[in-house]
Amino acid sequence: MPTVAITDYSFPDLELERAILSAAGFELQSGNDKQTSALKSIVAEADAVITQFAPINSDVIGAMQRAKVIVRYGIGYDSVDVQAARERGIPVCNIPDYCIDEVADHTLAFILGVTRQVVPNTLHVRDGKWGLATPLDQLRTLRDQTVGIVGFGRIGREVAARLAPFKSRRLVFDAFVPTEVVRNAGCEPVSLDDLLGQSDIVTLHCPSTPQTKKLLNATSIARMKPGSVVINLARGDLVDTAALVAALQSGHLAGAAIDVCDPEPIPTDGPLRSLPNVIVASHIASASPKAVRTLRETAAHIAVMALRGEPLPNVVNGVKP
Ligand SMILES: NC(=O)c1ccc[n+]([C@@H]2O[C@H](COP(=O)([O-])OP(=O)(O)OC[C@H]3O[C@@H](n4cnc5c(N)ncnc54)[C@H](O)[C@@H]3O)[C@@H](O)[C@H]2O)c1
Ligand SMILES: O=C(O)[C@H](O)COP(=O)(O)O
Repeated sequence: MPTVAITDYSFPDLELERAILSAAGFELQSGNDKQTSALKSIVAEADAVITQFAPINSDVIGAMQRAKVIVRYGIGYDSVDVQAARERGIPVCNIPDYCIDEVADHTLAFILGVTRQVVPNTLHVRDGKWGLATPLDQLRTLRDQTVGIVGFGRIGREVAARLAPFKSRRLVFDAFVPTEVVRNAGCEPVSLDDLLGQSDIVTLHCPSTPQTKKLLNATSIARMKPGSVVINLARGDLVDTAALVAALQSGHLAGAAIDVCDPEPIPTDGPLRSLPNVIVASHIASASPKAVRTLRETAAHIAVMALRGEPLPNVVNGVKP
C-alpha cells in the first residue's frame, strides 16, 4: 500500500491525516525527529512526505527513493531545500492561505501591545502595584506612528488594511510587488533604507531567503529611528538576534514583539525571554482551530492528489508532477 510519511508535527495526534489517507487507500507512517539520520530513514520508502519544522536538506531529499511530493505544513518553505527537490524532480507544495487572518490579527495585537505598553502595565498590577508602570513618553497612539511593512504579500497586505482605521502612516518595502499595488492599498512604496530611517514601528512579513536572512543586523538596526520598535512574526533568521538584543539593551530600540526567533526555542536563559521591553510568543501566531484544521486537511489532500497523479496546487519549486 502506498505510504505517506509525516516527518514531524506539533499536533497532539495525526488522526485527521490518518482518516483522510486511509479513506483514499494510503497508509500513514510518522516520526517526530529533526535529526538527518532519522529523517532519512522515515522518508526513504515513502511515496509522499509531509513535513513541519524538520530540516529537509539535500541529504534527506537524496534518501527519498519514491516520493512524489514534499508538502510543507505551513506557508514558509525555508526548511526544505527546494532546489535539491527540483533536481530530483520532486514538487514541493506549501499551504499559502491557512492562517492569514490569524497572523495579521496577531501582528496588530503585538503592535498595539507595544504602542500602549500593555504587558508591563499588566505585570505591574499583578505585582500589587498601581499607576503607570512605564515612562509616559513610551505610551503612544497609532495615529502618530509611522509603520513600515517589509513584505507586501498576503499577510503584509492584511496588516496594512487593519492599520488603516488607526490612521497610521504606512510605508511599504517589497522587492517584487509593483508600486501601484502598494499605492492602491493607501500605502507609500519606499526603499528599505527609507523605511528603516522613517518608521516608528518596523514589521516583517517577507519569507526567509538568502536575500532576507539577517535583514535586520547591527548596521541596518543602527539606521532605524532611535526609539523605534521591531515586530517579527515572519521568520527568526530575518533578524540578527545578538544585534537586536544589543539595541534593546542600549535603548536604541524602544521595544520588540516577536513570535519567531533565531534559534527556536529561545534558550531558557536568553535575554529575549526576560527583557522588559519585549513581547514574545513561541511561534504560535498561526494558531486557531480553523487554521490548524485547514492546514492539516489540505496537507493530507495534497498528498492524496500526488499519489493519484493529479495536478498539484501551490507548487513552489516549479516541478510539474
Ligand atoms: N509566525 C507564524 O506562525 C507564521 C505563519 C505564517 C507565515 N509566516 C511567515 O510569514 C511569511 C510571509 O507570509 P505571507 O503569507 O505574507 O507570504 P507571501 O508569499 O504572500 O508574501 C511574502 C512577500 O514578501 C515579499 N518578499 C520576498 N522577498 C523579499 C525581499 N527580499 N524583500 C522584501 N520583500 C520580499 C514577496 O514579494 C511577497 O510579497 C512567510 O514566508 C512565513 O515565513 C509566519
Ligand atoms: O504551526 C505553525 O507554527 C506553522 O506551521 C507556521 O509555519 P509557517 O510560518 O511556515 O506557516
